[in-house]
Amino acid sequence: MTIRHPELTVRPLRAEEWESWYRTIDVAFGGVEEAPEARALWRELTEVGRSLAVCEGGRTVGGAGAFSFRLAVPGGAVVPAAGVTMVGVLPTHRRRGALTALMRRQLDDVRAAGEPVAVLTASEPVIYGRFGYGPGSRKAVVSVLRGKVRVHTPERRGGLVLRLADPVAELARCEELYDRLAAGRPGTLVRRPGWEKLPVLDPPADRNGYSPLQCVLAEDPDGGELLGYARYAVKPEWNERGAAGVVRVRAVQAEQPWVYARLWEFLLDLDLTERVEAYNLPVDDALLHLVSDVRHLAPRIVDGLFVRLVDLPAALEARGYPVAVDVVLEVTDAFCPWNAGRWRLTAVPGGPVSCVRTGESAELELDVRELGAVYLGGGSLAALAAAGLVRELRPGALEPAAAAFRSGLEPWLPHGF
Ligand SMILES: CC(=O)SCCNC(=O)CCNC(=O)[C@H](O)C(C)(C)COP(=O)(O)OP(=O)(O)OC[C@H]1O[C@@H](n2cnc3c(N)ncnc32)[C@H](O)[C@@H]1OP(=O)(O)O
Repeated sequence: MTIRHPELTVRPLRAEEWESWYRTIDVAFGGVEEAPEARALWRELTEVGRSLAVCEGGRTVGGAGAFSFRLAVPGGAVVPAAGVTMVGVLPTHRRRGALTALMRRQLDDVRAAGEPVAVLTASEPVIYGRFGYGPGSRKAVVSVLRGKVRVHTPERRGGLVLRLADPVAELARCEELYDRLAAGRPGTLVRRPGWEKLPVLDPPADRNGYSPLQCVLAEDPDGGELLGYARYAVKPEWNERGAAGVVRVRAVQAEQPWVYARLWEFLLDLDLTERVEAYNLPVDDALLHLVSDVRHLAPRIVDGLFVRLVDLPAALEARGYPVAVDVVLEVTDAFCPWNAGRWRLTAVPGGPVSCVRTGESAELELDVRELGAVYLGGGSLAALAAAGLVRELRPGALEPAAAAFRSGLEPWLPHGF
């Protein structure tokens, strides 16, 4: 767990070092410089006070950052969460324990700050399991052959006007809607000031032939209340059959099912396009149920947010459970041993939750990584048991516990960080 190269040290970043520190992370990711607009935003969002540098002599050779997020969890609560980010070590300094030392320092800092969980999106999922992170949410990637599907529109509940608008000019209204929806979907991050710029970040250098970001608003014809919005870009393409443009969907949000359906109907009905692609939808997104033939979405499931319980009892007490649970868990946690041991979790829906140390016989045995994997209500303890990752020590204990950890909606992270 220590740096295997004595010249390397981990220490907090100093504000004046940001440029060279960030360049080091760029180089760790391959060396391509980000567009200036993206770099400026990440500079603004970096929390220097919680960023770490790996140094050799006076030189930065690696680093890691953390954002102070608030994360929606099952039951509707929002918990403080460290958003681990900008992790990188120069190719000349790898496999000497620098990442391990960064993770050690960072998780100790997160614990001291009182954040019960840490979360991240992984460049490679293989990296973070050893540090106790489990895959807590997933996302669906779809590529729709739009000529092959129809959208079923649920019964309309009123009038609706679709209006094209400037995504930046309409940002505040769209963010209000996003905020209203956030707590209802575990895994969503409540956006702190400054983060609203991320979903409309659109550097010309990153467009790759796509149009500037476009925004369509769904408004109530009487009074103009915003009922939903979609952001997308279009790439015109032509082949021997004619127009074959591609629509890339970045966000679709609406509170009411019929408004959501109408927005997708719009996106799937743009002239001169052949395909509609979305790279990040909830795995239970309504679109999968709205289309006449789901096969023509070619849905693919990939990992989303990785979750690490840093303060196990505080984390488990912060979320809700849809059915009553009373279970004794034997937890292993090699990297954060303060979580290891036997815990009794008791909860009733909508009522108090308690997670305390106990000397009673353990009923389920698992690693903290598996608790991270089910913390947001996705996945299933039963499925993990089938993979041998959860062991049922008392026959009959698994199924009710698995049901208690589930959430109604699948967890989903709407944007990266
Ligand atoms: C949240 C985010 O920011 S994700 C971004 C992560 N960064 C990147 O992918 C950028 C490119 N990669 C890198 O910069 C580095 O290779 C890092 C940060 C992933 C790893 O840094 P290192 O200092 O080499 O890791 P460290 O030496 O501490 O390795 C710890 C263990 O993880 C293993 N490991 C580290 N990286 C990888 C990897 N990419 N694939 C497989 N195993 C890995 C090591 O083999 C080692 O295993 P061991 O304990 O059994 O010997």
